[in-house]
Amino acid sequence: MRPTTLCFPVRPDGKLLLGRKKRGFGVSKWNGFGGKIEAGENFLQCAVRELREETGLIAKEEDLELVGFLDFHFSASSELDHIGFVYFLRQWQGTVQETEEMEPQWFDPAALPYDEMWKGDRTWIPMLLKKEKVKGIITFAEDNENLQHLELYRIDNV
Ligand SMILES: Nc1ncnc2c1[nH]c(=O)n2[C@H]1C[C@H](O)[C@@H](COP(=O)(O)OP(=O)(O)OP(=O)(O)O)O1
Repeated sequence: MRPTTLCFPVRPDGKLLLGRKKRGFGVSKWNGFGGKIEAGENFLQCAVRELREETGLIAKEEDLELVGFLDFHFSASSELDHIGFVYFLRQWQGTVQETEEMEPQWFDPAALPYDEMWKGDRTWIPMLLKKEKVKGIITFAEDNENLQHLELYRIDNV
C-alpha cells in the first residue's frame, strides 16, 4: 500500500476535528483526515489535498506540524500495510463541511471517541496531546481490527 497522511485540525480552544468515515476500509470509525499519497505528490501535498477533499478546509503546507510517523501492519492482510505521517494543524482557511467521505465533528481532547476509533489510537493520540512526538509500529491481529502488537517511542523530531 502507498504511504499515507493523517491530519488533525486543532482549534484554539484545544478541540480536535475528527471525521466519521462514511465508506471504504474503516467505515464508521472516527479518524483524522488523510489517505494515500498520489503519484507525484509529497507528503505535505497529500495532507493538504486530503484535508480539502474530506473537510473543505484549506491548509498551507508550512502550517502542518509533523508529530508522528507510524508503521501500520496488518498481520493477515499485508496489502493493507502502510506508513502514516501524522500532522497537527492549527491554522486553516474555510469552514468545515460534511463531504462524501467524512462526517466531521469537533471533540474535546479529554473525550475522544476511542471506542469507535482504530484500536491503536487510544495509545498514540494521548502522547501527541501531551505534546510528545511519536514513532512506532502498530500491528493489527488477523481480524484487521484488534491489536496484536504495539511498539511506540517518544522522539524529539520525526
Ligand atoms: N488511526 C489509524 N490506524 C490505523 N490505520 C488507519 C488509521 N487511520 C487511517 O486512515 N488508517 C488506514 C485506513 C486505510 O487503510 C488508510 C487510509 O486510506 P484511505 O482512507 O482508504 O485513503 P484514501 O486515499 O482516501 O482512499 P480512497 O477512500 O479515496 O480510496 O489508512
